[in-house]
Amino acid sequence: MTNDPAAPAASGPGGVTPPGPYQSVPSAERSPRPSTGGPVTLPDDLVEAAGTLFGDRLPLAAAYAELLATEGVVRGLIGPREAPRIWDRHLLNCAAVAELIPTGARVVDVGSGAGLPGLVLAVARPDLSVVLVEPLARRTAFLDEAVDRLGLDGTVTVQRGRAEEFADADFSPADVVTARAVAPLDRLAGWCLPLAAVGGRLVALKGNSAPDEVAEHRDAVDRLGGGAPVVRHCGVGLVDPPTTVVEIVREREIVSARSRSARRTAARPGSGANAGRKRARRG
Ligand SMILES: C[S@@+](CC[C@H](N)C(=O)[O-])C[C@H]1O[C@@H](n2cnc3c(N)ncnc32)[C@H](O)[C@@H]1O
Repeated sequence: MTNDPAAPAASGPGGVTPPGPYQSVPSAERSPRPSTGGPVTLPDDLVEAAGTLFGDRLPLAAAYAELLATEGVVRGLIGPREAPRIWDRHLLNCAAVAELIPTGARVVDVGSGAGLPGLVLAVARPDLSVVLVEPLARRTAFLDEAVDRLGLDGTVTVQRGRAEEFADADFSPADVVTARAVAPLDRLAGWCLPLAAVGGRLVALKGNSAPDEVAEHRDAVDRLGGGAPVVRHCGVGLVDPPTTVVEIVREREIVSARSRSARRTAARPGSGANAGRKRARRG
């Protein structure tokens, strides 16, 4: 397991314990052992950052942390070793990115997995409208339940499918597209920029690989209609380490051959992207 929060989390089996009450624990007492799905605690040294990032939504964040550490572990969405570090590696790491998102923005989170960062942003920022895009049925089932249990159905919707399936359909463009640990920057830009409005942005949580990825994929991003990728650090002085992201503005629309063909198909009566999308989501 890497220490880079933007790297994919390992998953594995575990037992279940009903969520316990929200509480903090001295950092010295934090268990280094993998969790088998028990109550999760907010370490003392993270209380201030969590309070700043979540404000009066901290109890809701704690409820989501419990859900990840219990159901998320049991259902293999979060590795058992992640449970003791859910607050720092996952919730705070993701919530720090909220500082880049304008008030009232429409956010599309691509490859949400167990809801990272999309659900965290929805918890921290009730002003946002958030769409979670995730192709795997097991994960969207968890996301649907999490949205329901956290009472976020007014601001969060779950869409099952691959990001590229939504690009050509009647999908409302996003102000910000987020993604963490989903794909290398060139592929990610190809999937995510078409989901953003022109002038909107991709915010990719990339961790330590950010500068190298920018250097490697700058030209590909340009060909995809993106501006120069910028590496930013979020939560400086609040989370340790700060969350490293690559931000790319969608500067222009690139209409691919695939898009042109999908638009022609969609224009024909009784066919089109919606029909295809419904088929793709089934099963
Ligand atoms: C390593 S997981 C990361 C999950 C979450 N973002 C996190 O940080 O914990 C990658 C996720 O991306 C999803 N994914 C892979 N390809 C995708 C695509 N083309 N469109 C949308 N999601 C995709 C996978 O199903 C998986 O849930």
